[in-house]
This record gives sequence, structure tokens and C-alpha cells, in this order.
Amino acid sequence: MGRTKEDASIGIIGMGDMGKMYAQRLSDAGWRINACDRPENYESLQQEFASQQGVTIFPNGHLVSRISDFILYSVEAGVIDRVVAQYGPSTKVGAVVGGQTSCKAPELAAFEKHLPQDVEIVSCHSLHGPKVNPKGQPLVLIQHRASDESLQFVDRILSCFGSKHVYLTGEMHDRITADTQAVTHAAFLSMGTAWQANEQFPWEISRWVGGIENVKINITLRIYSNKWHVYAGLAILNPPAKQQIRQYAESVTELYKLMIGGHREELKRRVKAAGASVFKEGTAGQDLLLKDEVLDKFSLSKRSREKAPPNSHLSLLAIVDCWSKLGIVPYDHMICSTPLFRLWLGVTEYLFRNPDLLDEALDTAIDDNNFRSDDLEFTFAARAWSDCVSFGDFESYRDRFERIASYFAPRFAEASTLGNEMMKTILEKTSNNP
Ligand SMILES: NC(=O)C1=CN([C@@H]2O[C@H](COP(=O)(O)OP(=O)(O)OC[C@H]3O[C@@H](n4cnc5c(N)ncnc54)[C@H](OP(=O)(O)O)[C@@H]3O)[C@@H](O)[C@H]2O)C=CC1
Ligand SMILES: O=C(O)C(=O)Cc1ccc(O)cc1
Repeated sequence: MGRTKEDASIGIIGMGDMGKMYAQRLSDAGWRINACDRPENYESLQQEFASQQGVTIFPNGHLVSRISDFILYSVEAGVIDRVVAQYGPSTKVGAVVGGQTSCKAPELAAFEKHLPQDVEIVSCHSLHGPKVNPKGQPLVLIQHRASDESLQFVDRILSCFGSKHVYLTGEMHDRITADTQAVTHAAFLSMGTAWQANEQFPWEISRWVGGIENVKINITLRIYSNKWHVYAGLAILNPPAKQQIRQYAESVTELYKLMIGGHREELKRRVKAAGASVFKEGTAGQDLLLKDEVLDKFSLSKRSREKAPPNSHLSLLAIVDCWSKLGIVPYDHMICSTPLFRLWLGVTEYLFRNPDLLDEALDTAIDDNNFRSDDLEFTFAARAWSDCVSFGDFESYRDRFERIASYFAPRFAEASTLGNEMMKTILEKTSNNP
């Protein structure tokens, strides 16, 4: 049977949103937890967890590492090397170590560099945010330097989440999450940047209200209300993500040039060819239920909507062009997808599997001047985010992110209630389609 709840304990280093969620759920399931955050947070964390049975808070990672049998690092990706260098040598002999960072190459390199040889490595990644119910969501497990018995030990610990365990190498994990997460975030970050640049709150403008616009708005605000380092880390530290985001920016630029040049036939030919290569006959065609009747319920706008407003949908046309250029079949990644990716694929599919809507978007892109300045700003934004990720500068990423986040901040509370509701409704309805 190996290590059990009775004789083994779990260490968590980094008690931020994800660390706390893990501590809460694992202790509820009967595991003993030893946890810490940075030393200056010791007292406040102790108070916060005073009434949580089974969780002991320690002042630092040395004290957690020396007594725990499975130790999970749940810190910012940008500091993983420094934190493992600090506490790794204190790891209990024979323990198993893992991490929760969203990009595995730097995390596994830090483990190999700083952990003693008598320590095993099984890493993990919950592919959802801390407020999403883990049940049914993908949870990646990476048996990097460990026996089968130790993998089973980690499997047993994490089984209380009810997530779908997906077994990958670190490299496969990073390749897939570059395709799914990084470029998805780039698209929504760019929408927010464009709205801010044009001084818009899109739900206050009639041409944005309703249907799939609600998904764009709610997800964009959800991302900007979150922590910048989560998005910076998984884009900047993951090399294939840079290439993906660059291709997305190129697709946006090239399609925008066709639009303003009035090249209707070329635009239609290119977009439809890309659509045919991504949404092949026989591919999932899941009923993602992204129907206007459902989505209209999740509007921040107080206005009523009479008819679906036309939109050029540059962000959606470009993602399909980008997938097609890189030979990516998004359905291949469903097993390892996040809720945001599934929604993003859902809205894209909604547009591309509806030929009338797609034609309307392409005609709007050519004929309707109302979208020119929105799409111009979106193009600038996609390129700027791509440059920012390519330069790999965390501080300038933070600066851009926080500047735009502060513009939307007054609306976060309202948007998060509505966005959570929307995610829940849509994800519940699609839970059989992982
Ligand atoms: N949020 C999400 O949606 C998801 C995040 N992840 C990944 O999980 C990891 C944690 O993310 P999340 O919980 O959201 O981020 P948080 O910023 O909420 O948590 C990270 C915590 O680690 C602490 N920390 C930093 N240095 C040390 C140290 N030396 N010793 C102990 N604690 C330290 C931070 O303290 P301080 O803030 O004081 O620096 C902070 O409390 C990240 O790598 C992220 O990419 C994975 C899946 C989903
Ligand atoms: O669903 C998304 O893409 C999110 O934004 C939440 C998220 C962020 C980081 C992760 O490593 C996993 C999930």
C-alpha cells in the first residue's frame, strides 16, 4: 500500500491562491499538511488557518521540507529557481517533490539542480484557477525522476480533487500549454488593451452587446482581475509560447491589412481555407452550447439587444489563421485544456461552424468602418504583447498588465460574479466534453 494518510504528511511551500486551495482540499480529505509562505507572512497565515484541522503553518520552507513526504512548491514561476535553491537541500531523505508552476522546464531544471539525489520528483499542474471546482478538470502529473510507487503515492494524494489525471513528460506539457493557454491569454489581453486604448467599456457600446461578445468581455475582465505573474510566467518562460504568440500577432496584422485594403475575396479565401483545415469534417463538433440565448444572460450591459450585432471578429479569425499556419488541431489538446481555452475554442467554433455568421463577419470587416479603429488598436495590442513576451522582461509585462487592469478595476467585482456564473453554466453543460 505504501505511504498513507496516517503515516505521511504533505508540505506546501507558497500559500497563495493555489497553495491555499490545495491545503484546504487536501486537509479536508484527511491529509496532514505542513505549509509556509514567505517568513513575513507567517503570523497572518497562522491566524487564517487557525481553525483549519490538519494544517500546520511553519515560518519557512526549511521547516516544511525536513518533515514532509510529498512537498509541493506553489510559488511564482519567476522565483522557482531561487526558492528551490533555498529550501531544496533541506528536503527529507526519500521524499517526493513537485511543483505547481504553469511552465515545467524551469521548475524541473531547478529540481534537478538543487534537490539531493535521494529525493524523487513527481510534478503536477491543475489546469484551472483556484476558484474553479477541480472535479472533472484536467490535472497533469509528470513522473520526472521517480519510481512507479512514488507516482502512485502522488496519484493517491491528489485523487481527492476528482480531477482527470493526465500523464505527460515536462516537455509535452509545455508544448501543449503553449498551444492552449499562452495564445489564449494573448488574445484576451489584447482585447482589453484595445478597449482601454480606445477608452471603451465595451458593454456600454451597442455594437458590443450580447452573445459571444459577453464571453470576450467576461473572460478579459477575469484575466485582468487575476495576478499578472501567472500569465507572464507561463508565456515568458515557455519557449514554444513565444513562437505561438508571434504567429498570432502576425495573423492579426495580415488579416487586418486585407481588411483595410478592401481585399474581400482574398480575405474570405484565406480565412475559409484556415477554417477548413482546423474545423475538419468529423472533428469534435461538440455542442458547446454557446448559443446567444444562453450567453445573453451574462451581459454586464443594462441594454436589451434586438439582433446579434455584426462584428468583424478579428480576434477569432486570427486564432484560426494562427492554428492553421502552425498546424495545430485544437481538439487534440482537449485532454489537457483549461476552462478558458475551452470557452475560446467554443466561441471560435460558434463563428466558424456558422457559415452565415462567418460571411457576415468577413463582410463587416471589409464594409463597416465602425470597426476600423477597434481593430487597429487590437492589431497594435497583439504585436505589443508578442514583443513584450519575446523580450522576456517580467517588469515591463507587469507594467502593461497593471496599467490596463487598473482601467477595468472598478468593474471587477460585478464582472467576476457574472463571469463565474457564466463559466459555471457553460462548463457544467460541457462537462462531458473534457
Ligand atoms: N492562479 C492560477 O490560476 C494558477 C496558477 N498556477 C501556478 O501556481 C503557482 C502559484 O500561483 P498562485 O497561487 O496563483 O500565485 P500567488 O501569487 O497567489 O502565490 C504564490 C505565493 O508564493 C509565495 N512565495 C514567494 N516566495 C516564497 C518563498 N520564498 N517561500 C514561501 N512562499 C513564497 C508568494 O508570496 P508573496 O506574494 O508575498 O511573494 C505567494 O503567496 C504559480 O507558479 C502559477 O503560475 C497554476 C495553476 C493555476
Ligand atoms: O484557464 C486559464 O487559462 C486561466 O487563466 C487559469 C489558469 C492559469 C494558470 C494555469 O497554469 C492554469 C489555469
